Amino acid sequence: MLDEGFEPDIVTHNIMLEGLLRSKKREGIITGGTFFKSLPRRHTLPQIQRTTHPQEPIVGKNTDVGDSIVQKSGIKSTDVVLEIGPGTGNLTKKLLEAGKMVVAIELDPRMVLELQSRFQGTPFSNRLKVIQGDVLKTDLPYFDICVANIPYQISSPLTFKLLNHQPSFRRAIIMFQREFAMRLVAQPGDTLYCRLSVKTQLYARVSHLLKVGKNNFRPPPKVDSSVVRIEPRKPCPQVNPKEWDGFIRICFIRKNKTLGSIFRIKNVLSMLEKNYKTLQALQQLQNGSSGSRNSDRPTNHRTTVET
Ligand SMILES: C[S@@+](CC[C@H](N)C(=O)[O-])C[C@H]1O[C@@H](n2cnc3c(N)ncnc32)[C@H](O)[C@@H]1O
Repeated sequence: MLDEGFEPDIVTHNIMLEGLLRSKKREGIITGGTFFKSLPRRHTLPQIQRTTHPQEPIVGKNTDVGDSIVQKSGIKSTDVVLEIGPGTGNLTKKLLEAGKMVVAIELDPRMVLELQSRFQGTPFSNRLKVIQGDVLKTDLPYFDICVANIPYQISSPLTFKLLNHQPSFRRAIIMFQREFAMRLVAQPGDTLYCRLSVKTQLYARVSHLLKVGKNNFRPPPKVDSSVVRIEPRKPCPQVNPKEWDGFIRICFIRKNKTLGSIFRIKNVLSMLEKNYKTLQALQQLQNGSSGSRNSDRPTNHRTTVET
């Protein structure tokens, strides 16, 4: 299933917190006692002790995954990095080592607290800014590179939020569910080539970087993952997003049909004609109201295009 992801449920949270505990102990920041006292009620000691795989945070037992992500993101020492969903901060630490500044957007307030206390009093503290909130509802700050390991159900809205973001960034490195990733990078003729592929590839160059099997995670999710690189095209193509979206919808209206046969369907033709007339009328109105007679000038109007 495309949108099947895994939210950090109680077990996942426990595992993430335990990962944090171990790394904090290693760093000598806290003792186990203070850590357990500071846990929210949900994460009581017996629950943590019951966890079958206590070792690893959600990004996985394979720390090479984090290293590969950082390495492949090509972060420069002058870069501002946007991290989405930092969790307990294992990846955040690597990002702080590579870049100038990390802005981390995290939904879970308990994770935000853990993250802040993990880096408090370390040389990283003044180079980390943590924003608590839902990334989909947050105004994104300026950034050069985005790194995200997110719940898979927000893959699509997050991708389009990033693609719409201005000023444009250099690169995003994102972990997606494997099938979603393969649809993003699919080329014409591939079985998975779809509206998502066309829409994304209009605005960005997309490439598959890394396969991450489910066994890299504790607990293992039901699906495999992939890391994808998204590089916005510069300059951004000038299209009317609604017209473009309407056109692409028509192109993919019937599975296994050629474009030729789709554009011979009577309903499609009459819909296109109606849309064309609506857009022409709008353009004339707009040109009239701005006093311009140049009807060839591209317009930025918003209209409803039937599909
Ligand atoms: C899969 S975990 C990744 C944790 C960490 N980045 C790692 O690699 O170990 C996803 C994280 O995203 C956070 N998250 C979930 N939905 C979010 C949203 N809409 N906005 C921001 N963060 C979100 C979760 O609270 C969780 O910490």
